Amino acid sequence: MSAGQDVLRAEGLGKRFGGLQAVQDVSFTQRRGEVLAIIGPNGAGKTTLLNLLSGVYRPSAGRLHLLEQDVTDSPIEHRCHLGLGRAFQIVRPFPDMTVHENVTVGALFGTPGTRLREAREQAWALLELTGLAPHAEKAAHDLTLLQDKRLEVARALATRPQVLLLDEVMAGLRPAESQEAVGLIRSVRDSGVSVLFIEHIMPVVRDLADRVVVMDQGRVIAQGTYREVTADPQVVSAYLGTEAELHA
Ligand SMILES: Nc1ncnc2c1ncn2[C@@H]1O[C@H](COP(=O)(O)OP(=O)(O)OP(=O)(O)O)[C@@H](O)[C@H]1O
Repeated sequence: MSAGQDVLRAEGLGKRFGGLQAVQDVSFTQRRGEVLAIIGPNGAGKTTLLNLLSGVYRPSAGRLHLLEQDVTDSPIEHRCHLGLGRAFQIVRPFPDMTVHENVTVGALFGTPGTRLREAREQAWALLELTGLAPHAEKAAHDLTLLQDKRLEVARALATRPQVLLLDEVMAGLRPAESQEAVGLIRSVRDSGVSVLFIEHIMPVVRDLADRVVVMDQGRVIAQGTYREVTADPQVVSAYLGTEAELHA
């Protein structure tokens, strides 16, 4: 695929839980190399959308293309092998294994046929990229919250994704730590991975996102640059009365 093509393309995605339409008619594209933020007030449907993208849920309507392939009905593993990675808000490493071992496991299972030596070398490179190299031999349960998040990103990258989905990785971090996490995501982008992230912290969205998709009540209400969407009256009104500060 040449540079500039879409890595993700959602067309009219919908997800219904019984009588509740959690996601409705969501369409957007993500270009290769782009950092795309999904924002919106609580209950807007962001996590459900991420679950549709990663394959945790099948959509009730619409189509999804990943790297120009229709993956609407594909299971998680198939999307992972095509090039989709995901890091979770709740960090789940193997607690008694070392940091290096945790990433090695990701590399071994993320790409079938990877040899142990190759996986160990790849893990070292990812620990360098994510700033975890000095902690490689620590047990995962001894890491700080920020280091845990670095580890989760390293493990997701070990599956060699072309697109990485991040679900509120900044949650629980102090402001100075969020700035470090912003640096981490920039490093991931600079390594050639397209990043799609859900985030509540607006300064982080402003600093990171090339483009922002705003959801409210399951629908996309605006798309554009951070500046464009935060000036949109519909977006301002969706955030009125919420705890999130729209203008950082
Ligand atoms: N598995 C489920 N079963 C039933 N309803 C669900 C399920 N998951 C989400 N919902 C509902 O769908 C709507 C959208 O939820 P979702 O978690 O996607 O929103 P969100 O934008 O991620 O919210 P937040 O910012 O609070 O995490 C909510 O009304 C939620 O209660």
